[in-house]
Amino acid sequence: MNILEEIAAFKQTEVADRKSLVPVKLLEQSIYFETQPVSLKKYLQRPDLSGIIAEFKRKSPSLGMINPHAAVEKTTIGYMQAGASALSVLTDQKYFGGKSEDLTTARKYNFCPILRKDFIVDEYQIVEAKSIGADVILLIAGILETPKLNQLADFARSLGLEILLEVHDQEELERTLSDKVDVIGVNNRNLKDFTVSINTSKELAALIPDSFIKVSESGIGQPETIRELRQFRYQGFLMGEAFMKTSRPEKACADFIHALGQTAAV
Ligand SMILES: O=C(O)c1ccccc1NCC(=O)[C@H](O)[C@H](O)COP(=O)(O)O
Repeated sequence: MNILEEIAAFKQTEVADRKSLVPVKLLEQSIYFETQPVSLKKYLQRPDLSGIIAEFKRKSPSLGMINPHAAVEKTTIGYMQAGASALSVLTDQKYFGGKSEDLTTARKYNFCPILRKDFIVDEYQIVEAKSIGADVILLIAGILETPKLNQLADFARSLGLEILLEVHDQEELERTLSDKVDVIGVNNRNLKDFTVSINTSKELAALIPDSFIKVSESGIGQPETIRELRQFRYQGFLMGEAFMKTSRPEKACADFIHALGQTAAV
């Protein structure tokens, strides 16, 4: 069993536990059920922003502990002030050290699109995502059969949420690509052995129709890489480690965007 399969199996039991503790009816009472989500698709097309989706992640299976001390409020506000286009907040506790409250905190202080970064296998997690103030959910082709993925995408859309579909190879892309999803993310990290190759994004780029916004995910640490990926028509760049492994992730993000040649928003 690879790490992705292990996480997906764990999520099934975690969701079953949470369903019995917090009924859907209670989640639906959240104030965020009344609010209009902010569009990731639109923000990634804004020329005044960098295209960077800046991630808050404390630890990961590939790196172990990354940054146990970073504060969500300071980091996410700093990311947005630096000129990031959107935020990604890990809410998985066991493997990434996150929690739902991290996203709620980020939501409280930021008006940008926020991705709930988790491993969604059940509609319940989509209701949760909405209830904590997320605008976008991640659906990972590698852990979902195509009919289930389509079902989850339809459900997310019915709640007004956007969908970032994550693929890692041609097979996953071809079987899941549909107008049910808003943005296509190509993960450069092979989750079977954790190797990272930007070539994955480059190779799949031509297979993704221009009607979709393309995001390159993982392993980006140099402005030059983003310049290169833009040549392949990528408009979004999901970055976590490069910022979070420093003592001041928000400063690392500002320095990176400055080096990219983009003026910071403030
Ligand atoms: O990062 C991991 O080790 C990992 C392991 C298993 C499943 C997912 C994993 N990462 C999730 C991500 O997609 C990254 O956090 C995201 O793309 C940012 O990547 P990076 O800039 O390399 O932190």
